[in-house]
This record gives sequence, structure tokens and C-alpha cells, in this order.
Amino acid sequence: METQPARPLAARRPSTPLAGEIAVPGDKSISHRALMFGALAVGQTRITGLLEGEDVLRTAAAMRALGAEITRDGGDWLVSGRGIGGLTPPEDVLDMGNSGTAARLLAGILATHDFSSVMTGDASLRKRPMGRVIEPLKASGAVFTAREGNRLPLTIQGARDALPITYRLPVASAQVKSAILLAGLNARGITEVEEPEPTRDHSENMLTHFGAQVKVTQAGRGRMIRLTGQPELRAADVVVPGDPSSAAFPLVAGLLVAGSKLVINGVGLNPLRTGLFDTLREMGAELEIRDFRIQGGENVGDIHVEHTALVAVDVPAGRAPSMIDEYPVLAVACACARGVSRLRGLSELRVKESDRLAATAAMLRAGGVRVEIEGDDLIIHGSTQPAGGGLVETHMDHRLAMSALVFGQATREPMRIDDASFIDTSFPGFVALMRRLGADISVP
Ligand SMILES: O=C(O)C1=C[C@@H](OP(=O)(O)O)[C@@H](O)[C@H](O)C1
Ligand SMILES: C=C(OP(=O)(O)O)C(=O)O
Repeated sequence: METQPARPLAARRPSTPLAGEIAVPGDKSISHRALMFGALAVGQTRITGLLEGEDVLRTAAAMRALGAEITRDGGDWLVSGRGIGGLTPPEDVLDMGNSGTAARLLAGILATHDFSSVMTGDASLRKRPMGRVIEPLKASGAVFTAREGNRLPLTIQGARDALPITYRLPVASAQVKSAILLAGLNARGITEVEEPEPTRDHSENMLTHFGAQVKVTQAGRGRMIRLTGQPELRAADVVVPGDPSSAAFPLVAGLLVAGSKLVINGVGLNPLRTGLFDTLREMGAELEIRDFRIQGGENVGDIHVEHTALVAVDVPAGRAPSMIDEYPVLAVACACARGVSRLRGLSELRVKESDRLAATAAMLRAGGVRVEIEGDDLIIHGSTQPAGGGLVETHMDHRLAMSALVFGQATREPMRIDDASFIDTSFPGFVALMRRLGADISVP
């Protein structure tokens, strides 16, 4: 992807309100996991609603390279698994593209497969820290050789008789938790992960769905997860809900453009993913969830949203794990809200596809908004209509690109972005879908 030419875009305030009823693509976290667990199960897993974004396609390619059979069947995906410990050595380097989730979860799987493999990624992923998974995974007996600073490329020699890991996460990270659980699948005995704050529990839910024994108990503010190793994972069909992290973009656009009224159908509402919706409600957002239902083991609902004059908010640090990927677009909402907002405890944003704390501040400043970073907090001085008129550097980061295009729907002057190509990592069809709602996005 990084060799392709950049795709600049411009976004400007539309002359009419946004309106319509849409669905967003499948959940990225659940899609990665469905492919990985399917590849480790015995039998054929059918996945309905898989996100066909670049990140997930990287996971599909990697699991294929490791011996799973993965095909597309109409709109569904079929995965014929190899059973736990049954993956086979890849013939080439595994390239995880732009995806932290794919790289870190796969490191867990490879740690307890007795062969050697090499993993790399694009220029963004090669900057991201892998020590957070390497350190705990070493305890399984796997040997890792990383580039300086624990960065990709990474060579992994998987353990022969892997040991179960016991680990307390130093940072709230569902990727690290999941990597350890995935390693634990092929280790004899009980793998234990303690998380100081609850993070998205799609791995725990899906492991149970595939027949593994997972026990989750409360541990202070967080959770203790215990997995019994070497179960037989049985193929199980997965229905992927719409991604709440993707729904966030049309949702915020609908709140910001005067007179707008939107419905986003079939959005996943796992309680560990809904921090943004709570926060927007605190800002006064007209946001309603209708037809709440359980679908494929996950909470799902239809989000109805109407334009609202938003007010500033103070978001506690403890809420960050439940909305970690939504901060750039929340920052856009805060820039267009009356008053000064404070978003607390955002250190993890520094190690995403870009340094999202710095890049989000720069995006808002490019639109004439006063912003400060104090420690790990982002302070945004909002106004009902920021000036706009700037160029946003997106740093190979899909969420910055989409956030800036949403921002441009509300600013006085258009906002431009340097490159829209990374949007396809998580939200293929984003620009077309936003235009269908009435958003003004064009090639400058
Ligand atoms: O487990 C997952 O699927 C994810 C966990 C989060 O990362 P961290 O675990 O690094 O917080 C999130 O930012 C990412 O988009 C997806
Ligand atoms: C942080 C993200 O993804 P990943 O870590 O999988 O690259 C994201 O999608 O915002």
C-alpha cells in the first residue's frame, strides 16, 4: 500500500443536511478473531459479515500462508481450520500491512507453534512497539528476534512444549491480552491474564463460542481471565456485527451538520466498546438506540441520530479502553462543541497507526482550533463553527483521515487531507457512503 500514490481529498460543509439509513462494514476486531479462531478450529467455520478491509485481508492471507483454507462463498467467508498446534510453516515473510491487531494476535499464535516464521508490516506498523507482546510471550518458551527497539520485522521461533503464561497487563490492551490467550491455546495447563481495566472481550467470547474453557472473574477494577490449554476448538459460525468504531464517523457527522437525521443499522454494542456513545450523550447528543438485540452472541442495535448543538465534556481516563479508537473523531465533536473539553489519559494513542495524540491536535489546529496537550490529556477549546481551511497530514492513519473528512463537514472553510488511501484498512467504501448521506467530499 505504501508504494501507491497518495489520494488527497477535500471536505466541505454540505449545502443540505445529511440524511439516510445506512449500515457500516463488519467489526474489525471480531473479523480478525473469526479468521484466526476458525484457522485453529477443527472443521469449517462460516463467517457472515466479515470486514473486507485491508487489515483483515492481511489476517486472511497470513492464516492461509499458515495452512488454513480460506475461501469466499457469496458474501460469506469459509475457513477450514488445522486444529490447535496444526498450522504449518509459512514459505515467505508474513506481511501484516498496517494492522497492529493482526501482528500482535498472530505473534501469540506463532509463539506456541513449533516452527520459525518472520513477520513484518508497512512503515507505520514497523514503528509500533512489539515488546508489549514479546515480553509476556517469551514465558511460553518462544524465542523472538526483533529489529532494534522491539519493532518489526520480527522472527519468531515457536516453543515446542509451550508453557502456559501468567501475566498482569501493564497497559490496558486487548491485543496483548488476546496474544497471550492465543498462545495459551497450545500450552498445557492454565493461562492466566489479569487486566487492570476491562478491555474489549471479543477473544474471550469467541473462544467460548468455539468450545474453549474460559473463566472470567472480577479483579479489582479489572478482570482475571483463565484459559484451559489444549482444548479442541470446534468450528463455529460467526455473524459479525457492524463496527461501532466505524459507525462513529457518520454518527458524529450527523450530529455536526445542521438539520441532519441518520439511522445506522446493525451496530455492535458490546458494552466494552460503547464509551463514545456515553460521551456523546454527555455532550447532549440526540442519539437513540432502537431494536436492541443479541446477534451471534454480541449486542447489536440501530443508532438513530439527529443534529445537536453539542457542549464540552470531561472524559475520565478510565473510559479510554472502551473508546480507544474513537478519540480522533470525538476530538472533532469537541472542536465543534461549546466550551472547553478535556480528554484524559490518552497515552495509548501515542502508539497507534500514528502518534494519534499529536496528530489529532495537529488536525484540529489545521482547522483553527485551539488545542493543548497536557501530559496525557487533550484539551480542546470548542466553538460552534471552527474556521477550517487547513491541510491535515494523516500519517498512514485511517482514523485521522476519516476524522478530518468529518471535521470538514462542519468547518467554515474546507478541510483537506493529504492521503485517503489508508481508509480502506478499516472502512472500505467510506467516502461513497458518506457522499450517499449528503456529505461533501471531493478530489481537490
Ligand atoms: O484487540 C483489538 O482488536 C483492538 C484493540 C485495541 O488496541 P490495543 O489493544 O493496543 O488497545 C484497538 O485500538 C484496536 O483497533 C483493536
Ligand atoms: C489502532 C487501530 O488498529 P490496529 O492497532 O489493529 O492497527 C485502529 O483501528 O484504530
